[in-house]
Amino acid sequence: MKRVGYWMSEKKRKKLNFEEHRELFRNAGVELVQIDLNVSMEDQGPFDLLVHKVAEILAKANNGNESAQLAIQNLETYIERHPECVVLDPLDSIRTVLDRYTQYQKVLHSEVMKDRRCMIPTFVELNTTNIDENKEKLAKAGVTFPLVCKPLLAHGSTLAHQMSIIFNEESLKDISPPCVAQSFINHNAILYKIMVVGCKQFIIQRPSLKNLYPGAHATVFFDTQEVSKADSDHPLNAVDYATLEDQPTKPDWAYLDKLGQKLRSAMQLDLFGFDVIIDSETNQYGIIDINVFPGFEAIDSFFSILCEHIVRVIDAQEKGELVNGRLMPSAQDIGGSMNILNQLNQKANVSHDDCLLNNFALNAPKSKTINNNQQPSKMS
Ligand SMILES: Nc1ncnc2c1ncn2[C@@H]1O[C@H](COP(=O)(O)OP(=O)(O)OP(=O)(O)O)[C@@H](O)[C@H]1O
Ligand SMILES: O=P(O)(O)O[C@H]1[C@H](OP(=O)(O)O)[C@@H](OP(=O)(O)O)[C@@H](O)[C@@H](O)[C@@H]1OP(=O)(O)O
Ligand SMILES: [Mg+2]
Ligand SMILES: [Mg+2]
Repeated sequence: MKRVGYWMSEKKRKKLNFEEHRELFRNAGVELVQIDLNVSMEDQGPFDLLVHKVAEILAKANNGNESAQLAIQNLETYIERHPECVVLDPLDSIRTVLDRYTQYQKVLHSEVMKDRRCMIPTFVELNTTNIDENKEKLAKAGVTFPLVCKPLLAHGSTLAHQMSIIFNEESLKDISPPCVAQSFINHNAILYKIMVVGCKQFIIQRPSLKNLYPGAHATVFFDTQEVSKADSDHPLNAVDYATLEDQPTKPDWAYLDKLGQKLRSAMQLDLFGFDVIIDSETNQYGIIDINVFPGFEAIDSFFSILCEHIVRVIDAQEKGELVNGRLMPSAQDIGGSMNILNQLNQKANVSHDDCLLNNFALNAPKSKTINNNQQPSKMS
């Protein structure tokens, strides 16, 4: 029996029904052990692998919270002393993603960006409320109006998801540092969430902010948890798809699949999600957000996939086959392992069945048909 330690907040555990899946893991030869970060990890081990979402504790530790610092120290000491124990995911990778600026910088300087089809909307870090200073920084970086003002902290607090859209220079008084200011890219109100579980990926289509233009409009403040959930019906999303001049661009699923795997190795993450919007003018794929251990419960068979991944990783570790601590995709993983889950707001009368056929299924080798539990269906 392999021992896998896990830690995530109670809220997250409950949402995922983590405990209910012990049996599934046991049947695969894995004992799941819930970790108490306030008790010596050494006393709770040994562990073959650790799986966690400690973003919230890391954020608190960075903020000077002592008990959070001790918890992280406990975890890090164990990891340092046990290089044979695989960690999903490494704390340094999580730290990079925790800060939106370092997150974007890392992607920007990675292999992912060698490809002109994708981009990160222009951004700059702002640390002051001084309007002139901010004006200068925005101009120098080339950030355009409207812009999205995003808290620097990306995870682990409700504050991380409070944003604003600023439409003009006069409204720069609304900048709330520390933040990143990022050019708003029109994308016809559709967002793709790509969820990555090791070598497998799932694409979820979600509602998003409608097209916006610079002008005399007052700043709009919003909570991101209210705009891009499956059932979001925020005024900022209000788009009449039937009359939209510019119909949403159909994504190239195979390209998104490749992007996910490239990002996985660039960010050194196995359990993450990222948000992509398609620029309605240039058709470029804009990466706007990376999330560690996101809402995987959206994937029906998440636990079977996680379990399979964990078993493969432990096996590869024992055989010395991990590359930079990561499992390399096998032939079955490449391309064919996606689920396309249509979760777009019902208002969107857009069918993606045809592009599934054109872009994905026809190109996929026969043995790798789309492994859909939920067949993509027409949205009504
Ligand atoms: N540069 C951009 N251009 C256009 N729309 C954007 C841009 N950045 C963000 N958005 C919109 O704002 C929403 C929230 O942004 P973002 O994903 O960065 O926030 P978040 O709080 O990290 O979200 P999540 O809940 O996915 O972690 C997106 O879902 C999208 O609708
Ligand atoms: O709760 P949800 O299912 O919405 O999951 C969200 C998750 O919250 P959780 O960790 O409490 O589950 C968030 O984590 P924190 O930033 O708050 O750490 C963040 O990762 C969001 O991007 C996820 O939204 P998604 O990207 O999946 O839509
Ligand atoms: Mg997001
Ligand atoms: Mg996010």
